[in-house]
Amino acid sequence: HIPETLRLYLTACATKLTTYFSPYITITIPEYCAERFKRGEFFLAIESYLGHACARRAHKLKAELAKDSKNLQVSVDDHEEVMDEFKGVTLWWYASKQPSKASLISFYPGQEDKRFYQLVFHRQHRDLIVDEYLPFVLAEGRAVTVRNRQRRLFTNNASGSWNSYRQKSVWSHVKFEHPATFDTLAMDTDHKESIISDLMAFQESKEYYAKVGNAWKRGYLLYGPPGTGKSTMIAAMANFLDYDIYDLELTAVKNNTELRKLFIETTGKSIIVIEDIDCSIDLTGKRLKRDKKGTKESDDDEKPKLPTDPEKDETSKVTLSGLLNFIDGLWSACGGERIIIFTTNHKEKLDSALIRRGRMDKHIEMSYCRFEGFKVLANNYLDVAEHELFGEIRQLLEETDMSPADVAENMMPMSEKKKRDPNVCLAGLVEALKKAKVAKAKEEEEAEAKKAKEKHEQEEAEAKKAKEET
Ligand SMILES: Nc1ncnc2c1ncn2[C@@H]1O[C@H](COP(=O)(O)OP(=O)(O)OP(=O)(O)O)[C@@H](O)[C@H]1O
Repeated sequence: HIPETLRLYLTACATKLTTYFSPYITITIPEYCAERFKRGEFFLAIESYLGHACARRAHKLKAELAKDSKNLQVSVDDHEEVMDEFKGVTLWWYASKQPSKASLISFYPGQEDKRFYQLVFHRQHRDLIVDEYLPFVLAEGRAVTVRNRQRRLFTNNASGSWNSYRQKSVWSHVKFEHPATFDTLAMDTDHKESIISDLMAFQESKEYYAKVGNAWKRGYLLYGPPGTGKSTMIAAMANFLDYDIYDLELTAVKNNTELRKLFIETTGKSIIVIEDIDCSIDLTGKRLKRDKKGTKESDDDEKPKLPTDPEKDETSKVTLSGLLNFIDGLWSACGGERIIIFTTNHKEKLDSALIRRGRMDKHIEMSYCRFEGFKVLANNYLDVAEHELFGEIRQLLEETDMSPADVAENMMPMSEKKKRDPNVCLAGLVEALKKAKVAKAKEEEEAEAKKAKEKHEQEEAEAKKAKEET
């Protein structure tokens, strides 16, 4: 029965009065803020943080399988209070909601009630809470969300897909569930360790990159023969870092403009992969020129031609300079925490501008299977750590080049599906290695013979020429 204006006035007075006498401060964080159709990032971070750090102390919880989350998300239920402690200071969180007026149509999708969190603390801790605690909650909450999220494998396709805001997206995605880890990856232990520590250093270097004024990104070049585990390594890296993967198919990209758009749409904490880079783009570098100062690459193809709209130029393709800009252009700094990986079977074919340090910071060679790698595979596939054939296998692996994919294949013959007997599988591998050794010796012999024949022919031609001259 009280008119709205009077009610608001009385509420304001009551708040003033309580604030005057109460030593506590309240901060309210609404679910939907400036961007009305999007849940506030801070609200979501608090939800994750409280669910992770304080939920055990709450009496009423709720559990839901949130969008893009791989685990059940437990959070504090509405109208519930939880206590938290930070640097010896006690504070209280309230989860609450304000029922919407039934007569109003809600602007918030699926959210008729306006939910919010309230944080209450003593006013003497104001600076600590605002300057340290709230940023801490934001960072912790974000980290929990990242750990919980369902990771995704994105691919760029010509048709594109529709995102939730009904805009055409250049990436489409599926769940990323590759099981590879560094433990299951067959390679030299020291080499593996050095890659793991490089990744860890990158992940922890946010401040360092900011300090030196560089975008928080790192480039890896994975090179080696087919079947040596380049794709497996990428999956292991993504699992190790908890990152999404963007598998960029360059041949499906119309032009440099589209490439830029693709890059801008990638999010942080992701690995952008271009596989078989030597097959995807003209890497001769012929079209690559230096400008007068010699500091910046430019490309004739980049100069505006008539018609100048690159979007409409269906025939144009991604150029080397477009790719270089893609790696170190300004847009690579948006969001940060990205890893770019190129893979190739032929490192020697790549233009040096593309793989110089700073662009591809670490070159990782994936090589044929040697004994250390083999032991990992034997453990993975056969659960065997020691075997009498290991000595012979070690010797043969030193003398022959067999890819880990082939070694793995020999240890998992399809006919042996019912029972993978280590004795049979390892004996099969020995046979395969012996065959490969013979084939390699034969190949070398033939190459040697061919060389000798060519030399002989050359000598004969020279002798004939000398004879004619005299
Ligand atoms: N180093 C490795 N450790 C463990 N498994 C491996 C390794 N290398 C290859 N494999 C096995 O062989 C299969 C093929 O390997 P992968 O696709 O990673 O090789 P690649 O180097 O990317 O090959 P390509 O150059 O042909 O794309 C994988 O599914 C995996 O089972």
